[in-house]
This record gives sequence, structure tokens and C-alpha cells, in this order.
Amino acid sequence: MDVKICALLAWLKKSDSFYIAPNIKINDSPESGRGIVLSHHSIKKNDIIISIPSSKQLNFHTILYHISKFNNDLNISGVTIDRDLADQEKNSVGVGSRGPIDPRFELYSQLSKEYLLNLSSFQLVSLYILVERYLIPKWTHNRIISYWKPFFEIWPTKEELRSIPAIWNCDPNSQNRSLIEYLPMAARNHMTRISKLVREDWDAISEVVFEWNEMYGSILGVENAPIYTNDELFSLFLHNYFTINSRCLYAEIPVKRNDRLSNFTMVPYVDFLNHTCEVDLHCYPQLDTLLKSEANENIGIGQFSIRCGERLYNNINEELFLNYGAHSNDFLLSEYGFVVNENEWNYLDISNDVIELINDDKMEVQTFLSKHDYWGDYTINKNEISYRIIVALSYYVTRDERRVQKFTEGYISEDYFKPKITPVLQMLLTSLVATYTKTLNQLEKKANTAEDKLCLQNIITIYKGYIRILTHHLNNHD
Ligand SMILES: C[S@@+](CC[C@H](N)C(=O)[O-])C[C@H]1O[C@@H](n2cnc3c(N)ncnc32)[C@H](O)[C@@H]1O
Repeated sequence: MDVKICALLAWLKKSDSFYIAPNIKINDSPESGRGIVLSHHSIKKNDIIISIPSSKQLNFHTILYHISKFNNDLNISGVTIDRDLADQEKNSVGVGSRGPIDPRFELYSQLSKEYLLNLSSFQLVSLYILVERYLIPKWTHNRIISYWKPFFEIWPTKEELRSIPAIWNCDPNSQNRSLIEYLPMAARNHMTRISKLVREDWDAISEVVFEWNEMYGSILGVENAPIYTNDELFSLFLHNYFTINSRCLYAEIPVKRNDRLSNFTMVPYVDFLNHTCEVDLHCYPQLDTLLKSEANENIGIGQFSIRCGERLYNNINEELFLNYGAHSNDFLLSEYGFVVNENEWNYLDISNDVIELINDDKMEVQTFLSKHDYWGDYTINKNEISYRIIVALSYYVTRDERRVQKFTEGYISEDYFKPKITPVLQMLLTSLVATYTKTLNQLEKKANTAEDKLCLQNIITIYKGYIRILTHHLNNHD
């Protein structure tokens, strides 16, 4: 990895506006992979830690720009190549030279402006990475190398992303499929949601990928050159998908402004920053519109910098962090494949358990709670049992429509209902602790003999977090 990091830095240093603080370095740890640490002196509030030029980021704009180098018909003002500079640019990609025939001229020319603009960022970025990172090097026996190679090289291996549940679900050869049944409901819901996005995105681009994979020989005029099977292509796409998902950073993409999920950029080196649960203390991102000094690199969405937050870093080897958001372990596992032992953002969704308890044959409770918009969405975190649960149990226990309605309107305090619902609430929480403890014991037994403990251990950590929240409320009721 050291060699790859040096190559990445050498590539980044080719841009004048690249900056990296002289006192940071990459450290590899078994728990969180690569991360950025302080090597000497200190870094204080608002200091720039890393600053990456627009042209070195991978996003919807820079990809359209690069595709337009090969596709003369692709012209989007302010995004694609300036055709006045085309001759210069053509030289830089080998046209007219005696270099190898680059299949990208043929392939990228097939992509119409309409097709490209209709793709989401995830679809375009994953299609592009698939072609640049895998297809072109394989077809050309590494004679044609992508501009982005130094960036691709530092991304995680399949092994490193193996604890993401949607991969267990989507990859037909996943060794971890049997773990899905142990996932808590919230993580399972995330897995289902993400798997659906994966399939939709693969449906949107797979036709092109399969077609290109079929026709590569005629483009290259090479017989029996290596191609991928369709299953291999999906597997590569899946890996790319979660590489993107676990490393992208929010940034507004002007041509995709109205598509929330498309507003991201991938930023080399910045993507080494690991997550901390602490919000508003550590490093923070800043996106500046293009600098004039970048005139001949005038592509993309702007310079992306990371600055130091409130937290002073002054201990040698201490890690610099970014907060990815106020995320629970269920979410972190599903999106990024890791969990945090003491995560203050954990919560439990106990909607099914509450509904099972309060539902009656006559649907009386459901009717009343639905009418007042209090049916379902019942959650608990360390600080509180949600108001929705209190309302639901208050009605379930008292069936006093008038008073519960006044409670929801704020005319009656929670204190009136609390003593009435405490026994049923305690019973519910106690039974949940028993259920989760049973699952936890099963998983711990399995983990003792498992060859690969990481994936199981992550699920164990989620259940431990649940039990901690529940016992906290059981021990602190008044
Ligand atoms: C943006 S990357 C950070 C760099 C990454 N560690 C690497 O080796 O390239 C996000 C990934 O880092 C890991 N990660 C980030 N924060 C972590 C944390 N607090 N604990 C464990 N793993 C973490 C997860 O694998 C996650 O998918």
C-alpha cells in the first residue's frame, strides 16, 4: 500500500492546486483500515489538511468531461471538453500518435448525451469505473491505462468490503448469506433498500456493459482476447458500487441538482478519513468553486478541501476523523460495513413489537392511533422512549380517547399516563432484552468457532447496543 500511496501523491502533485499538510500520514489498522494520522507538530482549528483540485475528483462532471475527449458529439457547456482545445487534448490521449488503438473512442462515442444525462451519478460513476478500471486494462493487456489508475489502486479490496449485508444479499456467491437471518430488523430494512438500488442501477447500465463486453474483439481486432463472463461483470459492478457508496462525499453536482442521491464526488486522499461519532468537532469539508489558476484544469465542480474543526490535533499518531453523519450502527453496517462499539446514535425500531402488543381483534387501537397519525414508527434511543410509543401505550392501556387526544394536543402532561403505562412498558422492554440476549448468545457461540469473525462480531455489536439502550431505560424508570 505504501507504494500505491506514493503513486497517488505523485499523481495529485501534478496539479498546482493540490495541497497536503506536511504533518499527516496514512496509518493502517486492523480495525478500520487506512486512516489519516498526525505525524508531528499539531493541526488547529480551520487549518487546511488536504485540498484536492476539481480535476482529480471523480464525479458526474469530470466523467462527462473525460468521456467527451473520446466522443466528439458530446458537448455540454461548462462540463465537457472545450473543443477549441480539442487538438491539444487529442494528443494527450494518443490520437494521431502511433500508440495502441484505444477502444474508448469507439465505445464512448456510442453514448449519446441524452443517455448519459439520464443516468444517475451512481450509474454513470459505476459504469465508468467498470470500463476504466477493469474492462480496458483487461482487453488491452494493460497497454491502455486509465488516467484514474492511481486513485483506483488505493480503493478497498473485496475482502475489505465483505461485511456489507447488501453484498451478502446481492452476490449469488456470497459466503455470508446465512448471516442475513441474524440481522436486526433495521439493518435488514437497510439491506433491502440498498439491494433494490443496486439492482436498479445494474439494470440501467448492464445492457451497455454486456454489449461492449461482446463486441470488444471486433473493436480491437484481437482474437481470443480475454473477456469477462456476465456474472463476473456483475460481481465487479457490485464491488465498485460499494466502493463508491462507502467513499463518496456530499457535493452539489450542477447538472444533477434535483436528484438528491446524485450529489456526490469522490475525492482522493480525503477518502482515507475514517468516521467518528462525534459531530461538529473533527475535520470538516469545504467545496470552493473553480480557481482561475486552474485554467487548463478547468473541469469538474470545484476544489474540495478538508479543514480542521474545533478539535486540536496535537498528539503524535492520533487519528484525524470526519463525521459521516449522526448514524446508528444499523446504518453504518449497511452503508459502510462497520460498526462502532459505543455509538451514541444507536436506536431501536420496535414498531413491530409494539404493534404486536397493542393490536386487538377489533382494530380499535389501530383505528384510533391511525386517525391521529400515531400508528407505527416506534423508536427508542438512549435518551428517550419516543413520544409516539408513550401515546400508543397510553391509549392501549386506558382506551380513554378524550384524554389521549388532549395528551397529543399538549393539554395533558405525560405525567398523567406514565404511572399507568409503566408496567406494560417494563414488560415490553424486559421481553425485548430477553429476545435480544437469546440471539446474542447464539451469535457469540457461532463466533467462537467461525473462521471469519468480523461479520458476526459486527452484528453482535448491534445487539449489544440494543440491550444497552433497553437496560438503561429499565434501570432508570421513575
Ligand atoms: C471513506 S473510507 C475510509 C478509509 C478506509 N479506512 C480505507 O482503508 O480506505 C470508509 C471505510 O473505512 C472504514 N471505516 C471508517 N470509519 C471507521 C470506523 N470508525 N471504524 C471502523 N472502520 C471504519 C470502513 O470500512 C468504511 O467503509
